[in-house]
Amino acid sequence: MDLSLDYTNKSLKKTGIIISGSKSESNRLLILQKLFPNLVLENLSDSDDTIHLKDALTSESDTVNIGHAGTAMRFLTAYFASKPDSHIVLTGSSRMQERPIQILVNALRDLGASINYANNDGFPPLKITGKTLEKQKVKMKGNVSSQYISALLLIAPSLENGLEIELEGEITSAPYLQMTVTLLEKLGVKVDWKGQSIKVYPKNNIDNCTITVESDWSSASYFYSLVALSQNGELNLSAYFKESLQGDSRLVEIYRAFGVETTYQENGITLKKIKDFDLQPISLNLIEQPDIAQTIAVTCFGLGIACDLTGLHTLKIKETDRLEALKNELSKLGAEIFVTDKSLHLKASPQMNADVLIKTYNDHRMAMAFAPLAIKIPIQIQDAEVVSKSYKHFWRDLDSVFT
Ligand SMILES: O=C(O)C1=C[C@@H](OP(=O)(O)O)[C@@H](O)[C@H](O)C1
Ligand SMILES: C=C(OP(=O)(O)O)C(=O)O
Repeated sequence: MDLSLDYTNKSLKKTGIIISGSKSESNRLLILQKLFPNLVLENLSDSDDTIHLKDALTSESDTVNIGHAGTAMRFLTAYFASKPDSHIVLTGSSRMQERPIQILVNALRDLGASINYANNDGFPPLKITGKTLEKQKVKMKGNVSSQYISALLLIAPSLENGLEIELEGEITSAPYLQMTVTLLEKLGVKVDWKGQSIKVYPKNNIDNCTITVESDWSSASYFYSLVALSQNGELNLSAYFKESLQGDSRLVEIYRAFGVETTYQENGITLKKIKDFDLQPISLNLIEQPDIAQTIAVTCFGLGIACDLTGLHTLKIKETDRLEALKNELSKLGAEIFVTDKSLHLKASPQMNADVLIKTYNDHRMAMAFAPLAIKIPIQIQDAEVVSKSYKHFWRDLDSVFT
């Protein structure tokens, strides 16, 4: 379904949106709930990715298809490989079959797992025969995707002797690792993380425990962009807290530079556009916040300011090659943009082309990142339904903030 958006004659109303729980926290906690069944979870994400993971964990079928859900693919690989009675083929969408998984598979094999590639070496589908993993030390690259490391950390307390992971190279997307470690610690699992080494101690059971998932900060980014592009917009988003496990909460600091002031309320945040804000070109290293790169690039384009975004080497192996996709679609709108395999450079564009059809490449974040431009120019979003991967009610919520 293609969607035509035009909010050029509308203004933002002072209203509130309740965004569903963080996809990253939810996916970790659902795996941990299998290890510790007395864990109670509240405000879980209603995203397709989380539903895929949940369904996979209760599936009785010998083939599990997790669609486009990368985190679910990685976490379930480790989960099934360490569960002695499982015999499963784990597969996903055609894009998932192009997203590398060798680093994780090799680490699991080193620990004693039985995993074979059904089609192409290094990529899903995977044939997994679950086993008791007896080894307790493993080395792996830390500079390709943090998801491989989180996948091992999540099963680590269930291994007889726990697990020590030695990471090689510069650790990428580190806040996601910190999130995994903090959630383990919240459940009483002992973790020692020193530099390139993370050691998790074994744990068989936990005290009764309820965890309420904070709402998703990556989803909030699209509303930050909208407020930044508005004249004098103000919006309330819930449920967000000052102490967040999500690295994308850095939005508060980043969007301050685009004239958006965030204030914390009891159960959420208020975003407010600062009047007559003096905009400057921006340089940001997003190695810790890869998922908001698209939002930020489009905000800068909409504001007519230049940006240099670095630390983006993981973008090429996500739902699509996000650097190429951004270059293609921003160029159609009239941007002067240059990308390398790990950075994006945008010149200040004084004008933008209206009525452009934005391709979304099966990537939810392409659709949502470009949508806020509709406050400036009429725009069309191809295959708008892709948003459900992380944000089921995005279009409804977007429409609800305009008068
Ligand atoms: O662990 C997680 O929940 C995630 C880690 C990040 O991936 P990489 O570590 O591959 O950058 C991020 O992009 C993804 O959306 C979610
Ligand atoms: C990269 C993402 O997800 P995943 O890797 O879990 O598919 C994302 O949500 O932006």
